[in-house]
Amino acid sequence: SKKEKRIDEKIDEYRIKIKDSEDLKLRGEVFDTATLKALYTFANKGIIKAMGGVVSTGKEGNVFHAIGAEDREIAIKIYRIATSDFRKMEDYMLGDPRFANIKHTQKGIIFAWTQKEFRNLQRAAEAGVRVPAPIEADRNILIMEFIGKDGIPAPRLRDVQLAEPEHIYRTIVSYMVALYQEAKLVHSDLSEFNILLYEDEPVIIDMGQSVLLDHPMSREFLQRDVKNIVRYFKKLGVKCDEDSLLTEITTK
Ligand SMILES: N#C/C(=C\c1ccncc1)C(=O)NCc1ccccc1
Repeated sequence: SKKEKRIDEKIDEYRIKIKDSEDLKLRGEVFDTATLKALYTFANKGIIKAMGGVVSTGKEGNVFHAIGAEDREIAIKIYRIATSDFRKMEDYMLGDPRFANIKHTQKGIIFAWTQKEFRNLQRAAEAGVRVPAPIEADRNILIMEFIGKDGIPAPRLRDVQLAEPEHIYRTIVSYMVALYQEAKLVHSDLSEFNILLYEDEPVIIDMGQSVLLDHPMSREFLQRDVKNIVRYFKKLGVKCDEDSLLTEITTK
């Protein structure tokens, strides 16, 4: 059909771009040799069929569009090893039994962080929270469902005009309740920056910093998430307040 044709064209277009590592370097991407090797391993396993361009850049790294198995659009998040924030990342892993004996080197922290984001996405999805479905993680590379269409990522909440703010608010609240009560997680960086609007529904992203309820700072992180969400929706005329939202999330 037309759609398949477009995907095939995309794959050919991308493949022309990366027939070998020289091309990726030519594109001035932040790939060190080991990351490149990991990407080619994913390609040989058919997990990545063709790499696309950058759809999002953070100080911690880049997110690329790509075509994966069954010609599905995927997102490839690659954390920069040399990121300056790896000390801050350590604070989020404090007291998390899942990361008790990691190497406290920059690379060790980044690799553990990538695994943490993958597992947090799995837990969130299992609890019924709409997140990009996690696919694979290796070293500093996280592969997940692409939230968008034909290489165009869905916009962040902060960049859209909501038709029904009340409905979006209620949906996000239901996800915060499920994260806390089912997944036993606090997002810890929730705001209009980390919620995409796709097909008129919210999708929560960026769960690398999410912590388990028994993390020493989980209550403060939850209060900050609640504050961000109430601030944003109050401005849109939604009736909401921090205390009621905090109670709704934490009460069984
Ligand atoms: N996940 C994710 C993101 C987008 C995305 C879009 C479409 N589908 C899936 C994910 C994203 O921009 N995260 C911010 C970020 C954090 C760290 C490094 C780079 C970028």
